[in-house]
Amino acid sequence: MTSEAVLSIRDISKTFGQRRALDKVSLSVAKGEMIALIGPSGSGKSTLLRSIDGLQTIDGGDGAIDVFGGKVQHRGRVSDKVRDARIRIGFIAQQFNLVGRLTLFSNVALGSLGRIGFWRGMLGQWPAETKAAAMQALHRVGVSDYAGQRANTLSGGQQQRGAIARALVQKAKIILADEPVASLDPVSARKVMDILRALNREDGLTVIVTLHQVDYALRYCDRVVALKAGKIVYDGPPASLGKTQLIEIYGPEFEDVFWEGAPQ
Ligand SMILES: Nc1ncnc2c1ncn2[C@@H]1O[C@H](COP(=O)(O)OP(=O)(O)OP(=O)(O)O)[C@@H](O)[C@H]1O
Repeated sequence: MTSEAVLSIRDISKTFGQRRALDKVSLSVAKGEMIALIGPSGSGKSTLLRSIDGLQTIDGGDGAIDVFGGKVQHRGRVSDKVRDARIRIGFIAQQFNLVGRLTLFSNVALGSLGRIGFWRGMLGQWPAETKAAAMQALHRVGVSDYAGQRANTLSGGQQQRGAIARALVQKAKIILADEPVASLDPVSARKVMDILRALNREDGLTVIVTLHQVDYALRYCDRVVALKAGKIVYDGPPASLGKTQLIEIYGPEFEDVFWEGAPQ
């Protein structure tokens, strides 16, 4: 792991029954990178992201995942120090994962639970500092007008922005976003991608985002990592991802993974 690497994945595999979801994957991520994780359905993208957060155990063997130099998992076991790593990781899921009956504000304030203690948070006794951080985060992602509205009455795009605000309150240094725009219309999707890009460029957050829309990967990310059948088959800049590589990753129907037109 180099001094500025924030994430190191070494030789990890994951098997479900007979199926190899990840097959000897190694990846080093430097602070401040914005990486698109692409690949066909079932290629292992979610399994990789969930493994980085310690939500999914990897197979035994020598495989290891470190975040900020601390172990997340090794030899098929999640580290007992995983909370130290997890507090620096904001996980954004396709289905937003907000508590529907709580206000947007409370959902965002919940990002502080790891720091202020579970019960205090559950009772809604937010310290002034958390309240200020939650409002600031809601402003940052452009949904502060909806702070008092119940989460389940908000649009998908508003909820997803709330989920990002929650990661900001958590003071996450790495954002793992698992298909964050898959359930959104193109306008809301672009807004969410713009926010992730701004947090990367302006706040120096490291972002890894899985995407089905390859045009978004090309437009928003500096590095593209492609998985196919659990193996990394491309790792490089978007500019070098040409038609030949796309056919290798997705097959001859690669145009289907572009929302707004494939390269010729
Ligand atoms: N809990 C599980 N039990 C059994 N098989 C699983 C489980 N989770 C994932 N898999 C299998 O592992 C493989 C990789 O799945 P994964 O969800 O990581 O792919 P993906 O690239 O994220 O797919 P998609 O783009 O469709 O979300 C698939 O074959 C999937 O069926």
